Order: sequence, then C-alpha cells, then structure tokens
Amino acid sequence: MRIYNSDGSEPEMCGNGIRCLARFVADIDQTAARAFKIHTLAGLIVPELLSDGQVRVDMGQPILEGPRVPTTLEPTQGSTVVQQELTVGGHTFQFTCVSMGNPHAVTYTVDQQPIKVDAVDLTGLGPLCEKHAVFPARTNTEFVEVLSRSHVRMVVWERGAGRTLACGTGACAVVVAGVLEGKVDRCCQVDLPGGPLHIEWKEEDNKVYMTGPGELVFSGMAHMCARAWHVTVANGAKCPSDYE
Ligand SMILES: N[C@@H](CCC[C@H](N)C(=O)O)C(=O)O
Repeated sequence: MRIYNSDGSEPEMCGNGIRCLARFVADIDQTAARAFKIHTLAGLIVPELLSDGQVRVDMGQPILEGPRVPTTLEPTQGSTVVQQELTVGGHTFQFTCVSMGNPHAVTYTVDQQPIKVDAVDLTGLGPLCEKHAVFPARTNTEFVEVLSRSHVRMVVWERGAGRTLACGTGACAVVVAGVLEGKVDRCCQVDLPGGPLHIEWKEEDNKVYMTGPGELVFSGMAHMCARAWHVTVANGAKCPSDYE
C-alpha cells in the first residue's frame, strides 16, 4: 500500500487507509482471505476482517528511540522522549514522541494542565507543531483528553493533511504515549471526531493492535494517468474504455 497526503507528500503508513484497503479487497472479492499481509513503507502490516465487520490490524511495534521517530527533543527515559517540554505558540506542552512507522508528537497537557480537546486551537497550534525544527521529518500532532484509564478523546493535526476526522496511527501513538506516561491502560478506547477506535498495546509481543471500522462511503470512476493504468490493467481491466 502506498498513500499520499493531501499536500502530495508520501507518508510511511496510514491506519485508516489500511482498514479501508482490507475492507475494499474483501468487498470486491468475496472469496478473498479474511487476513492480509500488506507491505508498506513502515513494514509489513496485517489487517484482519472480524465477523462483526470491524477490521483489526496488527500495526507492529512502536518505535520509541527519539532519533528514529525522528525528533531532536532531548530523551527523558533512556532514549525515549516522554513528556518533554516544548513551547509552541506561547503555550508549553509535554510531548511524548512515538513512531508507528510515521512520526507522532502526543501531548496530554497544556501549560501543565490536563488538555480539554474542545479548547484546543488546532488550526493555530497544528502547523506550528508540524513544522517545528525539533521534528526534522515534520510530525503528526495529537492533543489528548483523559476520560478514564481506558477511554480518551483526541484531536489531530496531521502532517501534510492538517485537521482530519481520524488518524489510526495517531490513535495508536496516543495509547503508547499514555501508557509510557502512566495515564492509560494498554487497552484503551480512543474517541476521535470521526468515531472511536479500540487500541491495545500488547505486553507479550510489544505490538499495537487497532480495531475499527472500514465502510464504503461512495464509489465512482475516474480517468487516471498512464502510470496508474498499469496498476488497473494488472488488476484485470482489459482496456481503459472499460472504465469510461
Ligand atoms: N498524515 C500522516 C499519514 C496519514 C495517517 C493517517 N491519517 C492514519 O490514519 O494513520 C503522515 O504524514 O504521517
């Protein structure tokens, strides 16, 4: 799977995208397997269709070493950046930095107070975080409110895409960061503006598992460039006119 942000940049992974891809493949080929191994720039990712229609995804192990996230923020726990202070837009945040193949900066506090997501100035702060010099590959930024140890709310400013309704890799990073900060349990519901995701960071294998929906919203046809036709033809179309 390859994916592009709306600014044209190519991220390593997309949690929403991989659930949608699994749902799409299963819907167009009812005989297809119920679990898929999908190569991404973040490595092998394994989504599985559940009997209740949800998609559970083995998202792999989080990357926690600061330079590999990447961030130049000073590590606070071994090589991991946990609750490191950074002032952005006149406010001080405590960022925990996690890579799920793509980089995330997660904060549960603003000016030493717990975040209330409804009060976050996402369009003001998001671009400043995304392009801050301490994030050399830019970053996705998650602002999180704790409802209980097994339930949080988040809003996200995505690298290359801005405000979005949901971010699967972001929800995973939020739970990993929350566990590292001692704020949430390893199994946690994450409410996003687009709906909830269930995240588990398993102690046994150190992998993060994401469960959520993938739903058909619309279907349509598009004329694609010559390069894209190779993909379509390889998938069985006889000629471009099949799609006209
Ligand atoms: N903007 C992200 C890539 C997309 C993430 C996605 N929304 C998700 O669901 O994980 C990036 O540039 O890393």
